[in-house]
Amino acid sequence: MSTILASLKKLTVAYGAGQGAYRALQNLDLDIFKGERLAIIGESGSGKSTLARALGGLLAPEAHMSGSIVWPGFHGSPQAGRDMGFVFQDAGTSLNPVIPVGRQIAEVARLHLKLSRSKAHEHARALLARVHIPDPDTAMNAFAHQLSGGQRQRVAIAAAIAAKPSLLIADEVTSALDTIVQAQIVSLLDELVAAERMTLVFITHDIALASGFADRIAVLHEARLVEAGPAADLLNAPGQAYTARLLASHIGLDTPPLIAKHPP
Ligand SMILES: Nc1ncnc2c1ncn2[C@@H]1O[C@H](COP(=O)(O)OP(=O)(O)OP(=O)(O)O)[C@@H](O)[C@H]1O
Repeated sequence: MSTILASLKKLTVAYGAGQGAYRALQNLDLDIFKGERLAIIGESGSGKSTLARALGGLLAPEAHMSGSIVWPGFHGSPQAGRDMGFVFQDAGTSLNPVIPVGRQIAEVARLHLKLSRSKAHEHARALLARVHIPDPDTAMNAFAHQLSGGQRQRVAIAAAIAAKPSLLIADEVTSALDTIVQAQIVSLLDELVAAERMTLVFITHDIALASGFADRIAVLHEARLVEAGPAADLLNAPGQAYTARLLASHIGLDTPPLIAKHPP
């Protein structure tokens, strides 16, 4: 039986208070299973990033959350950065422009894994190699602006997994990249979650991208969960008219996935 990592019950998040409050998530019930690749798909404004931030305890101060998130897969609540890694759409916003990228990755390892300076440096270098950055020694001293968009996203992924988190949350990580680089980044995430036995929550508005490698898909629409289920079932026989419309508008049944499904 699958182990539940996180269980969301009647999760509601509203921005602002009183009459003007805007509900970005409403009564969301969802379980996240240990080791799965869960894609959260939905149109812009459906509440995907709000869900990611709620999971990480990173909601804006003006957000009011009700309902619950319990973490049977952790002893106590997981700590963002240590137990949960985050990668966002724009690596430029998560990477510091004036600190070499190697040092930024090493700092995460020093903070959370309590490594010495030299061990953290070694760990960062190994991570750059792990995310297939060419010439990791040179890349250690590079600044974010000296890297391509795809390489920056690889560095952001290296930083996100530096503390060996068991959950990785990837929020629209490929939206700013061209199609070929998108496929490479998705393929890298796929490889890493398998090798490191992480759970992946992959947030995207692109159902074609999700269809290639997600084990399960959850569909959000206007702050509500429309349906969630195994990717193959949901793609082949959507249970809700909205999912069917979303599928019809994004991919034909003969559209090949960007990457091959990982073997079981
Ligand atoms: N800090 C905030 N204050 C007020 N409203 C917010 C805030 N953050 C998000 N919202 C609103 O909540 C709704 C959901 O936003 P959210 O970013 O979660 O959606 P999304 O599905 O991730 O969209 P996108 O794909 O465009 O990022 C949107 O209408 C957005 O404008």
